[in-house]
Amino acid sequence: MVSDRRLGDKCVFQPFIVQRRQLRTVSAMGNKVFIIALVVALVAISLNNYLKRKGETRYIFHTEWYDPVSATVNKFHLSFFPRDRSVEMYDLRAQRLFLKRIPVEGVEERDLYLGNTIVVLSRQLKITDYADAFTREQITSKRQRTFAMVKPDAVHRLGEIVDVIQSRDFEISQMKMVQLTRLQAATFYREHEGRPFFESLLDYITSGPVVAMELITTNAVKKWRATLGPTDSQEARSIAPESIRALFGKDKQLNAGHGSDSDISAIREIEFFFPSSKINDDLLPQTTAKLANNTCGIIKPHAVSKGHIGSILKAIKEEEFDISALQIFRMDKVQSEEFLEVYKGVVSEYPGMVQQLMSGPLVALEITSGVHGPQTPIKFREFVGPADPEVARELRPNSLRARFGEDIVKNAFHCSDLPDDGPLEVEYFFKILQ
Ligand SMILES: Nc1ncnc2c1ncn2[C@@H]1O[C@H](COP(=O)(O)OP(=O)(O)OP(=O)(O)O)[C@@H](O)[C@H]1O
Repeated sequence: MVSDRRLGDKCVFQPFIVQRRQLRTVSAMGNKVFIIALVVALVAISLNNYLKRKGETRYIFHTEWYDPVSATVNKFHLSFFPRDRSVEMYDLRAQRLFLKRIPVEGVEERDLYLGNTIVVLSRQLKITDYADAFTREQITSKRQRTFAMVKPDAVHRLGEIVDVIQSRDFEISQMKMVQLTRLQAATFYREHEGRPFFESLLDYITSGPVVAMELITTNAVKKWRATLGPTDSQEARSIAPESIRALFGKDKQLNAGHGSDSDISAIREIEFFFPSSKINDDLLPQTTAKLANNTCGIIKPHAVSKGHIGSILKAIKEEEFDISALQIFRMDKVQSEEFLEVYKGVVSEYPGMVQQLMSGPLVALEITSGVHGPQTPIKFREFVGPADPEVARELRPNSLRARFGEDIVKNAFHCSDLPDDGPLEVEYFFKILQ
């Protein structure tokens, strides 16, 4: 039976078996081809990645992280890869890799400059230096600093001027509203001493608050001078009609803005208004904060990085609130927790709120009366809108949060809850953190 079947098999199934063998051979060959193709593809991909990585840009910085738990400063080399915005960290003390290369949300190439603080995995890292010549050369050529000042005649148009600044790709890394004394003005403008307009220049520049700024962009000094336009606003209107002096200046003296004329003056002027170490003398321009009859507002970091500063300042002015003090701050975790302490255990978003506040530069504002008199804190709170931007868009579509908020944490603007909180919060920024 068996042999019959074999015989039978041979006879009956021979073509089928041959066909199957052929198919097997073909399929085996197919498998081999497939495996070879797969190996070739994988090799090509890795080679491509290797070549890409080999030639890819990598910036390296010295950074410091203050660990509040152990009260120690930890030093890292931080590498940033612009191709995929990933980050790698090397612990300099332990001499080992601390963080393997991973993409990090919220860190952009434009955040990488000396003195700035970036947040990587909830750690605030201060950039203290460039770690190699390539990074120094690349970053400094792309990110030059200059000093800009909005003069007293144009401070009431600050929102519009900031809009121009942001729309022309300047980053505002520092900003402070100050009242200059005559001594400070004379020191700042000392190269004009003896010129016929010197005394009237001092009268003008001390006649009200000015807003000092550090701007960063490619060729910042030259670009900001071009954005300002010629000294004489009348001339600016005829030859540079889109310039700041053409748009906001009056004449040769009341010309809306100032800009450093060289790299060297930029460094001197930035240091004059934003000293790198704490000084406490007559030459340090002081904040204009009144510290009374006020309420506090904060343009949150996400709204700052989205370029909303100008629009928010304009909106506040359109509602006839006065901005009597303004300053950019960078808060660390301890400060953010301290400032938001009253929300701890009260709102579930507290941890997110702390993270948001410490995630980048914020603009703190002191808001005073305007036309609203003693009702200012309440009216201002209404104008800021409900905490959740979705609700705000339904109930108060004109409010700041409806217009600029993204979600309940990234809701664009913080405002004092109760009239009694206002002066305390203003004091926190404009007295304690000064
Ligand atoms: N002839 C003048 N009469 C009155 N004020 C003048 C005159 N020339 C200059 N000023 C004032 O002094 C400021 C400094 O003069 P400067 O010549 O340095 O002009 P600038 O470099 O265009 O301006 P800034 O230094 O403020 O950016 C001018 O911005 C202007 O406010």
